[in-house]
Amino acid sequence: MAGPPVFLSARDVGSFAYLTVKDRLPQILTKAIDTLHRHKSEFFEKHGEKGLEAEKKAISLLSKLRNELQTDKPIVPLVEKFVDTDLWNQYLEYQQSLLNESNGKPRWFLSPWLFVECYMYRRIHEAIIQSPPIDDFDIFKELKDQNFFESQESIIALCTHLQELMKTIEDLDENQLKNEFFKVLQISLWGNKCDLSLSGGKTISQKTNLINSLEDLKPFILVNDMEHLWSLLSNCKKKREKASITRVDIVLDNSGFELVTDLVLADLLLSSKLATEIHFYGKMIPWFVSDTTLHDFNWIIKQLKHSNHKWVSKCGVDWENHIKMGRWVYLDHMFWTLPHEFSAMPQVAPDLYATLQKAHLILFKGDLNYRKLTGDRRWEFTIPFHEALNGFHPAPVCSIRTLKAEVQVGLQPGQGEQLTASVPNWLTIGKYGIFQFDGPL
Ligand SMILES: O=P(O)(O)OC[C@H]1O[C@](O)(CO)[C@@H](O)[C@@H]1O
Ligand SMILES: [Mn+2]
Repeated sequence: MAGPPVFLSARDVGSFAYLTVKDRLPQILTKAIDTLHRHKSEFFEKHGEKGLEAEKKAISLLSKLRNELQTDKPIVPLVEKFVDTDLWNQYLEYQQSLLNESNGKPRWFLSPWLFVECYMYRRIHEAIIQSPPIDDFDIFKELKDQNFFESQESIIALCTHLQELMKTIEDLDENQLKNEFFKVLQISLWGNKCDLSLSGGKTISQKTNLINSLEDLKPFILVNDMEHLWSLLSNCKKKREKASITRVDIVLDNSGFELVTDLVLADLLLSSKLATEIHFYGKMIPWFVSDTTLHDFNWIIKQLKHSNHKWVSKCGVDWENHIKMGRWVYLDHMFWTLPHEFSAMPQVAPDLYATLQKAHLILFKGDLNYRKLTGDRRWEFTIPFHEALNGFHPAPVCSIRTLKAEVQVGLQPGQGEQLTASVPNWLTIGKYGIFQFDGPL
């Protein structure tokens, strides 16, 4: 049997991977440098001269990184001790071993895109932790917060919708509940349009009320396994004994508006009793500009709680309560910010794999998670999702993702080709979405 296809890479001139490495990543680095500049006086106020020195150091490390990238220098090992440093350096050696025959070195425009893109964010983190006392500075924080503030209207609409629904949720019949479940699923899908790395760090917020647009957006859902999710969870609910649990795990993606949509989904899962417990997984370090860290998670819930709007604030209060009561659990693990595809999880992070195996369903939000699920390879569009997962089957999984990278599997014969003919950049513009499920029902 033939092995999996090759990784996407910037070596393919003109590909989306190439354009990302050539244009988008340097742009993100430039923005990061600019952010440090703009916080100069804040660092001074907080730490005095030492803060200024640290700012200079972090800037020079990031400028060096940008230069390495733009001149396609070899990827160098990480130097600063951190929990995942050894794993990163081992992975670099592994990438090196793949090139040994050709005597080459892993490089930005040669190595797998997934690897070099993750590596850039890990090096940004290294630059920060090498620059105490500003070593806990989240360089992307203000962008994430801005996205949240600019999406206020949509957030109000969403929280109001949820709280109105709560009033009658006990009285809904099966069909009505399914309908509501599908609505919040779609809201969470389209919430994934709002990531900030695709836009090179320019803010994209949700300004319109998504709930009113769901019908218009339906034709853009290319794979729609929502029915599978419903069957699985409604069966769990029917068969569940009094004391037993149904756990849904959500592997989070972006903070800001998208996170609110995910929390709305998580709340509906609990209040409809489709699930009894939710585990969230976020990132241990700032990642791909807008990804959620523990700090973002807590910050957003606090912001909602203190909102002047009664339904928004009610959401914040309820969600804090879910956390207090242990119905919602936030977990982070360094695996999510390693460069490995998910099929490597049993070897690299067996503890995390074992944790995921206890879930009844795992929802993977966003594009980067999809790239890691499928190994970020040049799969044919019609290859079954199950096959592209390459042995990663901890529990039933579902990817909820808008398309922002040139990888898509599990399409109908001809579907990909038709899309290419009508919308040449359909894979990368975030306009199309999927609910792609794999697992026994
Ligand atoms: O936040 P998401 O949905 O994972 O999207 C991030 C995506 O944006 C990009 O960073 C654009 O380069 C993709 O590499 C990545 O897959
Ligand atoms: Mn993201």
